[in-house]
Amino acid sequence: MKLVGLVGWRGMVGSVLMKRMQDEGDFDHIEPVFFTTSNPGGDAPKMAKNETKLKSALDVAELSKCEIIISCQGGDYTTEVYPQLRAAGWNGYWIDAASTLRMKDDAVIVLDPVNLDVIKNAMGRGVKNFVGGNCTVSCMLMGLGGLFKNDLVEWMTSMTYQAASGGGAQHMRELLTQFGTINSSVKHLLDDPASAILEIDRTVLATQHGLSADETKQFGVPLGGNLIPWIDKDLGNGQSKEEWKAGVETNKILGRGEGFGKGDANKAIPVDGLCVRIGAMRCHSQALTIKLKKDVPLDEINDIIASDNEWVKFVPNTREASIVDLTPAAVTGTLRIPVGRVRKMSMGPDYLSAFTVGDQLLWGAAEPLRRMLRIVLDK
Ligand SMILES: NC(=O)C1=CN([C@@H]2O[C@H](COP(=O)(O)OP(=O)(O)OC[C@H]3O[C@@H](n4cnc5c(N)ncnc54)[C@H](OP(=O)(O)O)[C@@H]3O)[C@@H](O)[C@H]2O)C=CC1
Ligand SMILES: N[C@@H](CC(=O)OP(=O)(O)O)C(=O)O
Repeated sequence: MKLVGLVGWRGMVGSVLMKRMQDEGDFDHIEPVFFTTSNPGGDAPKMAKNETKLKSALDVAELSKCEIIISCQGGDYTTEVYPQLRAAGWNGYWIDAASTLRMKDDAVIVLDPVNLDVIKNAMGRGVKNFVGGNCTVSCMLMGLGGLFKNDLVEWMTSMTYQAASGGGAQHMRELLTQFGTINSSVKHLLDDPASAILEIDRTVLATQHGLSADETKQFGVPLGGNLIPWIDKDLGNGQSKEEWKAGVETNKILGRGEGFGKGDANKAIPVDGLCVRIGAMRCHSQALTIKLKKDVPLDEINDIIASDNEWVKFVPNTREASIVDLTPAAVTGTLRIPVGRVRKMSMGPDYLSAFTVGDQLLWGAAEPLRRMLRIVLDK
């Protein structure tokens, strides 16, 4: 059995990955070695077989013994350790959740239900670095992949509604703490049916403005009862880094754009939009405007979306179905990717709207890595 090093297994993304690997019986096919940055020599989790103690994730010699390493430890770890491993001559498979290596020429962004051909082709060329995509991009392509595969998309805008979990575990805690503080500030008024709603509203606003530095340490401003229209770094050209990823990662996953192929069929598809943080826990949602290359009847479009993969769920464009099935609360903890609100827009018959939701810790982070491990094991 192949020796597989697991780094970052106890973090938020890593824990979701471990659970999925247990659910799918992946540990039956590997000899796992668990690494840590904080507790070398400690006990490995119960999935361990022969190596029952944790090894140092900074020990290049120990890491080099693994044929495959999966890291959910984060970008700083990848930046520090990955080059040392390659410099030491390690030629194993590096499967990573961090964005560090995503856009490198010798790395492929993995989302196999969408780009198995790109992955297989790269493996054939000896590529050994496989990186999970940005959560928003992966969830979008799991839902809309059919339109891209059928080469129907001329351009697309994506307006996102991203959950607190995208920032990490502390951000989720902060959101809930803020909700708690806000609720406490008006509890006495809520308990009194005769209280004035505008007084409640004034108190909520004053509480939001008065949140302590501790209560806004992660987001910098209140997220509870609010939204934040900027995610990730400022690229200095008016675009956030999260918005930039939408275009470059979508095209790299699809194997399109400069450097990926030749001719019109491989031209990059413009994908751009606005990324917004909202007070959801771990599901990212996005509203999409799609300029189609031609006028395709709506029922055909619905079929293309619905039949693309086994996780996409087409939601009829009705009020009832949308408010029940097309929400973070409906999707959290599942691999379902519902796509709904699909209709032709008033701009013309080749303008399509859609709305999709995905669990950003599953399809957005852990699941593509888990599936990539199986692809390597099955090769
Ligand atoms: N959060 C997200 O939505 C996404 C994250 N990613 C990538 O995955 C990386 C990891 O993200 P995430 O899982 O959120 O990070 P976490 O902070 O949850 O975990 C990262 C590491 O922190 C250490 N750690 C310290 N304290 C704790 C604690 N109390 N509980 C658990 N672990 C702790 C662990 O390392 P050790 O065991 O060595 O001490 C752990 O592996 C990100 O940096 C990013 O590159 C990718 C897609 C989405
Ligand atoms: N930036 C994403 C989460 C994330 O980790 O993205 P990336 O893997 O591209 O750095 C968010 O905040 O929702």
